Amino acid sequence: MTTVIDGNAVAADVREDVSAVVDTLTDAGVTPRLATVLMNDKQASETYVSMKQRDCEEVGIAAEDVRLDPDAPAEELFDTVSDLNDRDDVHGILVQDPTPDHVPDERVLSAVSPAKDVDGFHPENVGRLVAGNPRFKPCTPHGVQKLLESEGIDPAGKEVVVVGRSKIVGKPLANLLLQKGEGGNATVTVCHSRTDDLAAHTRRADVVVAAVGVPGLVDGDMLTEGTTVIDVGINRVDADTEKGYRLVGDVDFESAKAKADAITPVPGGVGPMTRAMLLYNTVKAASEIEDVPVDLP
Ligand SMILES: NC(=O)C1=CN([C@@H]2O[C@H](COP(=O)(O)OP(=O)(O)OC[C@H]3O[C@@H](n4cnc5c(N)ncnc54)[C@H](OP(=O)(O)O)[C@@H]3O)[C@@H](O)[C@H]2O)C=CC1
Ligand SMILES: Nc1nc(=O)c2c([nH]1)NC[C@@H]1CN(c3ccc(C(=O)N[C@@H](CCC(=O)O)C(=O)O)cc3)C=[N+]21
Repeated sequence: MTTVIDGNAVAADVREDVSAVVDTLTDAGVTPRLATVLMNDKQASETYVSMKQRDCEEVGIAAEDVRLDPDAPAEELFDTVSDLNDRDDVHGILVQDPTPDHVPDERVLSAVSPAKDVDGFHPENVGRLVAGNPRFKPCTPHGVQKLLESEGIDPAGKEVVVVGRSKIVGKPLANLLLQKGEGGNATVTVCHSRTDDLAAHTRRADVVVAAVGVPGLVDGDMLTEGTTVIDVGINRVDADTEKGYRLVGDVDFESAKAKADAITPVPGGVGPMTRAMLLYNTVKAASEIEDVPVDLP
């Protein structure tokens, strides 16, 4: 029988741990606070940011929802982030990706103070991750690691094939899985659009992680019996449905499930974990900035 990994349930467990940490911080007189900055008018981004705000409320993190006009000059974003960097009551800052084309991505990534960079995208934090001493583990990769752990799947010694090499998912995940220590020690292959014969790689894998943005790219034919399949993809298809869209991953769920030992669904897989690990990073930031020791599993 194939296990369908319940990301909502694992995320709820993480939120419970985070809630306990919030209590410790509150007892010490610290209210952890996250600021999200949204500078685009995409409906998906608006949905995610609203969900992040609601998650914060649920665990007792104060949340601030900053919205900027997508047509505003880039300096408005940088001034906003700079003000948030300077504020003592703000511990975590997230600039929702994507930002408009006239805002240079590299500057966005460097703008957030490394101590408040709960995405883990600042070059200093990326450097620390690669060097093996992460400050913040980026939320989606950390969520994938927790999902594997929740299933009792130890990546150590296993062939893990990550499809996708983005800054936000593929690269940081490959680095996390490669680290010495718990949740790491995997033999990692990173595939991308220039990879020859993707299926030859995925068929060899014990664990396949798809983070591509192409609906159904990885199907059952590309997998060997017994593989663990983690589907990071979130794609909106079927614009003509009542809701206006249907969510699908980068994995063709039914054919992959027929081969897999364990598989994550979309929705209800990695997505909720990304949001849960953001809460985790926010209390970690508050604990470190305010110098209040906490227990973070
Ligand atoms: N669940 C969650 O919490 C999150 C989900 N996502 C979702 O994950 C997916 C990936 O996002 P993100 O990493 O930001 O995407 P990017 O578009 O930044 O990166 C996509 C990667 O996939 C590679 N790729 C594209 N086409 C192919 C192909 N045919 N074969 C092999 N590789 C290919 C690209 O290669 P190349 O580098 O050569 O261009 C690139 O490395 C999206 O669906 C996104 O919505 C993203 C973040 C969080
Ligand atoms: N600075 C920054 N950090 C991010 O972490 C970041 C970002 N920008 N830009 C966009 C991507 C995407 N992302 C998701 C988060 C949660 C769900 C999620 O909760 N998904 C639910 C369903 C969502 C729905 O119903 O639409 C699920 O899969 O079950 C999905 C995707 C974070 N991202």
